[in-house]
Amino acid sequence: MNDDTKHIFKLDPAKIIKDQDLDKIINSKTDLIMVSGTDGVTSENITTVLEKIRDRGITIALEISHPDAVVPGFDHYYIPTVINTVNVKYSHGMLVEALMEYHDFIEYDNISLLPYIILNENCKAFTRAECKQINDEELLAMVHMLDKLYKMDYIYIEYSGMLGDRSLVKEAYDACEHAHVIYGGGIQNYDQAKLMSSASDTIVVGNIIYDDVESALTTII
Ligand SMILES: CC(C)=CCC/C(C)=C/CC/C(C)=C/CC/C(C)=C/CC/C(C)=C/CC/C(C)=C/CC/C(C)=C/COP(=O)(O)OP(=O)(O)O
Ligand SMILES: O=P(O)(O)OC[C@@H](O)CO
Ligand SMILES: [Mg+2]
Repeated sequence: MNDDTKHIFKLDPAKIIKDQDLDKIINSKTDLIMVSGTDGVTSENITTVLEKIRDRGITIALEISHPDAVVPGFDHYYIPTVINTVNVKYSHGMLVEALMEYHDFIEYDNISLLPYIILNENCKAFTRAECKQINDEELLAMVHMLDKLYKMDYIYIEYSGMLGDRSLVKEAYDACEHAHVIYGGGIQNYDQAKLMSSASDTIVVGNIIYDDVESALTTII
């Protein structure tokens, strides 16, 4: 992901998509396809998706949401680290466990840490990663910490399943000097894509792919 990555389609390996709809996603002008999900992600269903999207002229990445579901063959790998969790397991605990086992085999050039701040308390990821609700002041403090102290390459502001508060996302975006800000959640059409694109570096579009692929295609602006 770089400054030219304006749009990402997120494919959920646990969900079923018709081949003709998947072809529309692959042949769209999206900048990146990311394979990721919270529930039911397995090496088998990731491999099934990978076989359909690889060597099709589009950059593909895997977001590793389960340590047992890592499949070779992607251009890049993203490891989520959840910042507003109350359980260190989801910020770095699982990662440390995995590194004790895999450090010697990892090509670090192909892996990036993806810090998530999850703001929709009703989404699956919020519950699964044991997140706590944060107020605007805390959000901005977290953004300053990630951007200016940790000097993270990315910050993912996640509203999975609902459209976020654009002015708050913009405030977080404006606060960043270094980090590439990714926004995801609830984008279903051109207007919403335009709105959130002006408050972030990259927008991510997920669920609408499975509900209405034609609407999903309009989110590439
Ligand atoms: C070869 C190679 C790259 C080796 C790497 C080996 C290695 C170092 C592996 C590390 C693996 C690791 C430790 C992974 C775990 C990282 C981690 C903290 C995962 C969090 C697990 C978790 C609680 C996930 C849920 C929350 C989350 C951040 C999900 C990310 C994606 C997301 C938000 C998807 C949206 O969810 P969705 O399923 O679409 O939800 P809806 O149904 O509501 O739409
Ligand atoms: O599924 P939606 O709501 O589009 O969200 C996209 C992405 O941010 C989910 O991780
Ligand atoms: Mg989803």
